[in-house]
Amino acid sequence: MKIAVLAGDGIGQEVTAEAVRVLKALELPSLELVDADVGGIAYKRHGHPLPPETLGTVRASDAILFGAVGDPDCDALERHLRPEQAILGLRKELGLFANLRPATVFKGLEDLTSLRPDVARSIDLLIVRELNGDVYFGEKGMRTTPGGLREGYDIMSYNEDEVRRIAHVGFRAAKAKGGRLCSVDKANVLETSQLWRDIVIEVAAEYPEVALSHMYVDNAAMQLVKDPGQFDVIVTGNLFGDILSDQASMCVGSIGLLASASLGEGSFGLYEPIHGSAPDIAGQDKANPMATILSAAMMLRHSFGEEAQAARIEAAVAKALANGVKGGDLGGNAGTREIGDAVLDNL
Ligand SMILES: NC(=O)c1ccc[n+]([C@@H]2O[C@H](COP(=O)([O-])OP(=O)(O)OC[C@H]3O[C@@H](n4cnc5c(N)ncnc54)[C@H](O)[C@@H]3O)[C@@H](O)[C@H]2O)c1
Ligand SMILES: CC(C)[C@H](C(=O)O)[C@@H](O)C(=O)O
Ligand SMILES: [Mg+2]
Repeated sequence: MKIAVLAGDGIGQEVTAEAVRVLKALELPSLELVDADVGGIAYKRHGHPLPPETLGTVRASDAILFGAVGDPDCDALERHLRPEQAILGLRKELGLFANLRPATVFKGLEDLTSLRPDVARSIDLLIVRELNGDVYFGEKGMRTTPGGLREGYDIMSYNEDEVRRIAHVGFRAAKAKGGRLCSVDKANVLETSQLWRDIVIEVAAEYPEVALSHMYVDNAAMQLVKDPGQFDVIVTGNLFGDILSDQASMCVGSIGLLASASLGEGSFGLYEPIHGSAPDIAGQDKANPMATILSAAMMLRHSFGEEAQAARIEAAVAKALANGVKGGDLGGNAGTREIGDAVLDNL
């Protein structure tokens, strides 16, 4: 069980430290943790946000525990040197095309979400976000129009194989969870989305037990706050999934609660909170580490088959919350370390 720990920038350092404490407390006999630099901190130390040494460490590991990358000091760098390229590079380089982002309301938080309690209570959804394609990885650049104006462009595309493989992940997830799959696209406007929809319909023939629906992304954003209980699993592209998952986080209370798993074909995976480096609260012991701790639980489940240990971590987080341990993101005053302590106490 060799885990590369890539804490990264800002609160990435703080939240990853708590997840590591929780992993160590489980006393798993084969646990081996190896730290490596990533993001802005890696750029400052090695001249690149994803140095070869880090890629080497990652390739020699069974899974990655990732914090966050992003540093305002680096926002003016050429794009290929910016911290965010590290996480995009890892996802692409390692073929991690399926991003699972579960959103569930923990007991005791029903009154603390951005929704009415009766609406929030119904949420138990999984966003399956495609992670290797879309406008993120198409040709991009700056050019000058014939009229002399600067013009930025980013090409959005998906090929049918890319859609097919993520559709299968979505259908399999829906089969295991509630039976409803909602595919979110923008097929009324985008050719990329038309292909997406056609392929999802094709794949549906292999999953007669799953009830498939389609929704345009603008409506999905609205439905997610109107009636989130209607969703078991949402499958969508890279950009729409990015946006909808941040939105879903506030439907369950805080972005500090949403974990994720990024998976490819085998058992290797990258596990990270969905949030970023939060420069506004970095270094102040204010970040909620629960999303990262829950990501470590997803790692034990998906990469190592340690279901009981994963459930143990999830139960400890649930108990800590039920006992009223809340950070500023949930209207409380518990610090990062204190939240980590509370999870450890409840393991
Ligand atoms: N996967 C990643 O590494 C990742 C994800 C998102 C953003 N980013 C990067 O992070 C930087 C900041 O981006 P942003 O501000 O748009 O998004 P962000 O997720 O870092 O923060 C958004 C807001 O949520 C709060 N927040 C986030 N995580 C929290 C936590 N665990 N506990 C309490 N509050 C929390 C922040 O304080 C901030 O107010 C940027 O450089 C961005 O590119 C990285
Ligand atoms: C930092 C950024 C590249 C990343 C994304 O857009 O995928 C982030 O927002 C996320 O959700 O993991
Ligand atoms: Mg995001």
